[in-house]
Amino acid sequence: MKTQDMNRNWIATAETLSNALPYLQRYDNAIVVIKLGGHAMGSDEAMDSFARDVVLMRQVGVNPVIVHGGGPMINAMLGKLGVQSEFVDGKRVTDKATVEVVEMVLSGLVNKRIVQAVNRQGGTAVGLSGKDANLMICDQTDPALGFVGTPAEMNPALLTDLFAHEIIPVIAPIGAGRNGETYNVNGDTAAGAIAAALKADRLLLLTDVSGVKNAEGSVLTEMKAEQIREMIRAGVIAGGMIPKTETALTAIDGGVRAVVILDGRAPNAVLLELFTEHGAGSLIRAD
Ligand SMILES: Nc1ncnc2c1ncn2[C@@H]1O[C@H](COP(=O)(O)OP(=O)(O)O)[C@@H](O)[C@H]1O
Ligand SMILES: CC(=O)N[C@@H](CCC(=O)OP(=O)(O)O)C(=O)O
Repeated sequence: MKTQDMNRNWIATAETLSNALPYLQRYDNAIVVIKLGGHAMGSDEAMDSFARDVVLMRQVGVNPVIVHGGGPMINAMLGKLGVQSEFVDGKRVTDKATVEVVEMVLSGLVNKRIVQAVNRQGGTAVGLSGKDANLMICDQTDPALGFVGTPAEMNPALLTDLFAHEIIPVIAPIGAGRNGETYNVNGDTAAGAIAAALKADRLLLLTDVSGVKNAEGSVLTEMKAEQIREMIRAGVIAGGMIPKTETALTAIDGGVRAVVILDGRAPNAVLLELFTEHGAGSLIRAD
């Protein structure tokens, strides 16, 4: 690279850092819940890059909370074990044998992969599920779905204690039933319930598309609640995007300031969203 080009690069980098100041101030001590979907968990390099961004957030005074999914990893394990499963409106019909595999994969393999990635970048992550400290007590969503849970009672005090020690919670979306049952909770639903219980400043739903698309396939950068309801009715929002957008609406009703649905595979997606003027994805706020 020519000396002139190198100088230009340095100046641009310094400018980016300097321009980040108002955002760093805005998010100082803010609570940011990040939902990492199974489809957004790519290669080990992408995971390391995500972990690095989260450690940076912690370093500059944000309280990040990671809530993860892992649908594709559950599918892979069910496939190996020869267990079939089907989805109804983005939720897995979960019988007794399936919920055991779901807990094993989410609280074990997926949770520990993320915890280890964060710790390798110099952060201190602790892995939990909704069972720990009664964080997420659930009721059955619908008997037809089996052991699928809807968060009914949240106890987020442990998370606040972890923030005080600069520890990053990494949470698997497994709920505790009132009679000892284990519930499979959609990752987006769990992230929304945790964000609402914490009255989070931001809920970032990371997925594998650049945002919510309209019927023509263009990403909508800002959306209102009524527009989302209409798009679900019309079938423009379908599959896994249904629980995601419904989560955004309930999270906002529950006191979360804003929700962003964005592409978690884009490099440094969360940093761009929080610390630059280049907000990414679809932003959903109260009407
Ligand atoms: N209107 C829409 N805009 C964007 N994606 C949509 C829409 N309707 C359905 N989808 C689908 O939703 C998927 C995201 O949900 P899901 O696969 O459950 O993601 P994750 O595993 O990241 O939680 C997208 O990959 C896309 O196929
Ligand atoms: C009830 C229900 O559907 N639970 C999900 C939990 C994992 C999840 O939500 O994973 P993603 O975020 O990767 O989609 C499931 O069994 O697949």
